[in-house]
Amino acid sequence: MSNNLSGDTLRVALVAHDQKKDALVAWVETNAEHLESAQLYATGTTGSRINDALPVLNIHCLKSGPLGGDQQIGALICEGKLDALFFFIDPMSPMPHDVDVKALSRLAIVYDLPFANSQSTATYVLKGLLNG
Ligand SMILES: O=C(CO)COP(=O)(O)O
Repeated sequence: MSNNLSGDTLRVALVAHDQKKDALVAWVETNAEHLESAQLYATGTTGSRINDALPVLNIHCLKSGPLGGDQQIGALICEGKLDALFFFIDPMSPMPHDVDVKALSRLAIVYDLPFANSQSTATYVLKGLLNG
């Protein structure tokens, strides 16, 4: 099931930096039954990795993060079109688009969007969403 208790379809964005993509794909596989009828968005490379592993999820892929995908997700947040952001950030590697990463993180905070950066937090956030 991917609806919350009030029956609304969950709208979720999935993003991972390269060193965290395996972890996000594994987390999505573990939670696929909860995500399969959610409305899913992802940045380009993250989305194609998830699509390869789980084509059934029907993810809407945006641009790759460094090419504007992070900003597209930020726009969805501003427009009230997301219920959560699962963004597995790599804390060990410098990013050429660090400003976009910061901007996306900032908007998630500004709009008080449930925002998970690692597997354990993602699991708690998803449980919270499902339980309304
Ligand atoms: O860079 C990203 C987030 O900052 C993710 O982008 P990709 O999913 O295209 O790799």
